[in-house]
Amino acid sequence: MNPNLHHLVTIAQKPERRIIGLMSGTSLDGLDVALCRFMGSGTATKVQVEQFATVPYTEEVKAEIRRVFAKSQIDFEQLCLLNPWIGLLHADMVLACLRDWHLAPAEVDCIASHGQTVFHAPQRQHGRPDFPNATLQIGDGDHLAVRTGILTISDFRQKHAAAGGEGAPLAAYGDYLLLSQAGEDRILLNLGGIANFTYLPGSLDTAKVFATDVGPGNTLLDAFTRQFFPKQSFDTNGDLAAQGRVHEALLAALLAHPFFAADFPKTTGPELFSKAYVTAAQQRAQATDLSPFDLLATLTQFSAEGIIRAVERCTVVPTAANLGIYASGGGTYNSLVMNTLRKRLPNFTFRTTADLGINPDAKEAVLFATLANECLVGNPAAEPSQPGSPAVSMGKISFAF
Ligand SMILES: Nc1ncnc2c1ncn2[C@@H]1O[C@H](COP(=O)(O)OP(=O)(O)OP(=O)(O)O)[C@@H](O)[C@H]1O
Ligand SMILES: CC(=O)N[C@H]1[C@@H]2OC[C@@H](O2)[C@@H](O)[C@@H]1O[C@H](C)C(=O)O
Repeated sequence: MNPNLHHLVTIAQKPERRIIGLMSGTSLDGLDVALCRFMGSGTATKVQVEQFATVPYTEEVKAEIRRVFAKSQIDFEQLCLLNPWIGLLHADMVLACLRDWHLAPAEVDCIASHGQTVFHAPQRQHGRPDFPNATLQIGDGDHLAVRTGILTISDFRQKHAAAGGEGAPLAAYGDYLLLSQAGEDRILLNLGGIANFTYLPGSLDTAKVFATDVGPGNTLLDAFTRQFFPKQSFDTNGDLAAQGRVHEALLAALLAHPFFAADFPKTTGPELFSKAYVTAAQQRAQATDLSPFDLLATLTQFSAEGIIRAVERCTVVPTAANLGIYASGGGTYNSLVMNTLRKRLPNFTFRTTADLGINPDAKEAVLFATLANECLVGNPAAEPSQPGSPAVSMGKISFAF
């Protein structure tokens, strides 16, 4: 037998596994690195997050990725070069974390790498009937594996798309396995560049579990903050937006897109919710001369409104008193967004995933570590499919040698 296969079987048969989950999301703020210890699989999964760090991207790294990020027309050579370059960059970031944590690569069983999404094109968005749902994450897994010496599982989204999904959100899998609670209906709300949530019924009825994107989270706020206040990469705490007033006609124009009326589950990205989208809405609403503060106030309300409408529209979500919304992602630090949500959704108790034992900044990295654990030890045939979440193993295995 190829010794690599033997190594793979050995890892899969261990009573406990150390898996490093890696996530670099649409905000391009950095790489989230979560060192997790797993026992069991499926609904018997137990995870302990031993270490967590966000390794920030330098401005140079952000600029290199932005040359292709969410763009329909790009320099193809740049894309080709970025694929291994990001794999090596992430590998070096993992090795630096391991040094900080006083661990040797040999003490880690596996890396679970999401990669960098550079384009997301569900069919609803690309509109070409002969082409399937498509999504592209780069940062090659073989480069990660060879540079670190650690077996790497990567490129999780393709199997989801191949099995009929849109390649996202994958949060439903980890949320269901790790965070469901009998007797409590839960919404796991992720406020990243794009906002998405998972609904977990207290009945544990998997036919009702689903995850969906709901619209922009921070992506537009970040883009316009950078444009108007070049020294800032985001609107800290929502302080800039808090100085402005919401332009109601622009807000209505922003919310007019059919994405908001489409059925759940659905996905989107910065390809749609871009600066060009906002500019076109400003023209329709005759709001082209707004102050930066008023524009940020309106965009912040737009993000909150997309979430509020989705939660309210979601017919399977009861408005019972035992319904908790557990937030995660960088947007939880935006008090303006969070206060708006609390005010407009008074029937819901707001907490963060910290109350469930998972650092809100680490949640997505832990999700990909969980998917890798399932790829190694899980049995997809034993897991029930959920709406939009086919029961499949996800991820591609890269041997280190
Ligand atoms: N103190 C803060 N105040 C306001 N916003 C903040 C703060 N800290 C972080 N953020 C926001 O959170 C973003 C990063 O969030 P996060 O890392 O969850 O996104 P992501 O994982 O890249 O996105 P996605 O989940 O869509 O892939 C920043 O770009 C910023 O907009
Ligand atoms: C294509 C892609 O990278 N989608 C991300 C993005 O960021 C948030 C939202 O849009 C979500 O659908 C997804 O990530 C999370 C981790 C998911 O798949 O659940």
